[in-house]
Amino acid sequence: MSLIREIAITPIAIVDPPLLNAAGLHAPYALRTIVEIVTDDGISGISEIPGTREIDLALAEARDLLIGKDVFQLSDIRRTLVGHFGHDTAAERGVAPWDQRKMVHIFSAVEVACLDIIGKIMNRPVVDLLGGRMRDEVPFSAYLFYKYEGAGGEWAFGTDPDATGWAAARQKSALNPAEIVEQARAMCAEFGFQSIKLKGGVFEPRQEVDAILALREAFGPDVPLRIDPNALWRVETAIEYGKEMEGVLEYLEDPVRGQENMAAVRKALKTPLATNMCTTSFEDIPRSIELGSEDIILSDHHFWGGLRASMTLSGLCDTFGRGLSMHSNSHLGISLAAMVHLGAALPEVPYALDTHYPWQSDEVIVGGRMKFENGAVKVPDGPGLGVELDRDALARLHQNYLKCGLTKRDDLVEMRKKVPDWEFMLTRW
Ligand SMILES: O=C([O-])C(=O)C[C@H](O)[C@@H](O)C(=O)[O-]
Ligand SMILES: [Mg+2]
Repeated sequence: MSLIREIAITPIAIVDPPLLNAAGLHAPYALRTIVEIVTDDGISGISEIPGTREIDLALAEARDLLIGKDVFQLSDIRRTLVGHFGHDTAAERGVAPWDQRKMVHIFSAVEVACLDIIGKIMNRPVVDLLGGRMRDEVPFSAYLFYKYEGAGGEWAFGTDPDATGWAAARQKSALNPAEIVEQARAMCAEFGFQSIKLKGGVFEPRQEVDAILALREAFGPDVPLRIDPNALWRVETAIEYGKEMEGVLEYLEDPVRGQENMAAVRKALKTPLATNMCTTSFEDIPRSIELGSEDIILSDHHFWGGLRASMTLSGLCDTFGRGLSMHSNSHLGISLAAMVHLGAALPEVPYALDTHYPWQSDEVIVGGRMKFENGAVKVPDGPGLGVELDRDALARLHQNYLKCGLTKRDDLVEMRKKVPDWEFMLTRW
């Protein structure tokens, strides 16, 4: 037995550039919450989740229920949390590209930190607790964004004149196909990515499809391409442009909103469809199978309730003929390490996983930023997650949180600072 003695919940704010998406614009800081669990025998485990004040408060409430629990009893821990907070409902996910449910985040935070501890006790990496290592390194995809010129944080919309290399390239604007190709070249040169995703839903589809065609021209047919308009297209729009990109895309991600609309597009196209918006929880699976709404589910351990739940999802995908890959959000190395352990344990990784990591410059782990080689990240050495908290960095990033005044992600509010009459739309084109 190894009993939970303390749970520290630290909200942090990390520098994030002005990236554009269907919901609006990234704020100069993205919020994350770092959770550290310490056991009665003094072993510490860590995790990272998207930060919102509401979830931080719920985590603090959960803390009282979890002190004294054995870190190995994850099912009991989950039952206790569900007993207190209830199951999330599909509606609580919200309509934004990201997920706003409470329980999945809380359990993910607790589970990953407990697995980190269990790994340390057993002297085994987390991947070995998920079924074992199927690969030593996990491939990631370049994740391109339309963006305004500028860096994030204190530079907000300004540029750091001393930046060099990718840090300088990352500051450039990307508002048309030529600038997107330039961004892709710089990102792939730095990280060695061999697949490319473009975050769409920003400009009218013609411009975004032209960006995909320009990427194909620049990188050739051997570099798989994806576009994700975050459900802003109508069914007819998705079919028209989907047909134009047939043979060019590896998959088309969430062109339209909802399982019914996705199923209608899927019937009309040969290109596989992927989602992190219409099939986003276990309760969505029956309808997904009934309708045939997508080919690939983009899992995310923060949104599906942890690493073991993501392994369960992988089994379901296998049973029902779905591919599985991974979604991301602005994040640091603790989340990346967890994603890599999960990616290494999955039976198959047919598609390079998403990561926002190249857009971030901060880090909260000892040793600084994690390394990519040929677009892949090696499973960290050492027991548990294999990464340790840098307490000075944590304190600094917590100060950022206190100073920046943000308490949740709101891309619409940020966008209105640039475009005052900006409106969120469920469907735009
Ligand atoms: O694949 C996705 O939908 C995402 O990566 C969602 C993110 O919230 C993305 O839109 C972002 O970072 O702006
Ligand atoms: Mg997506």
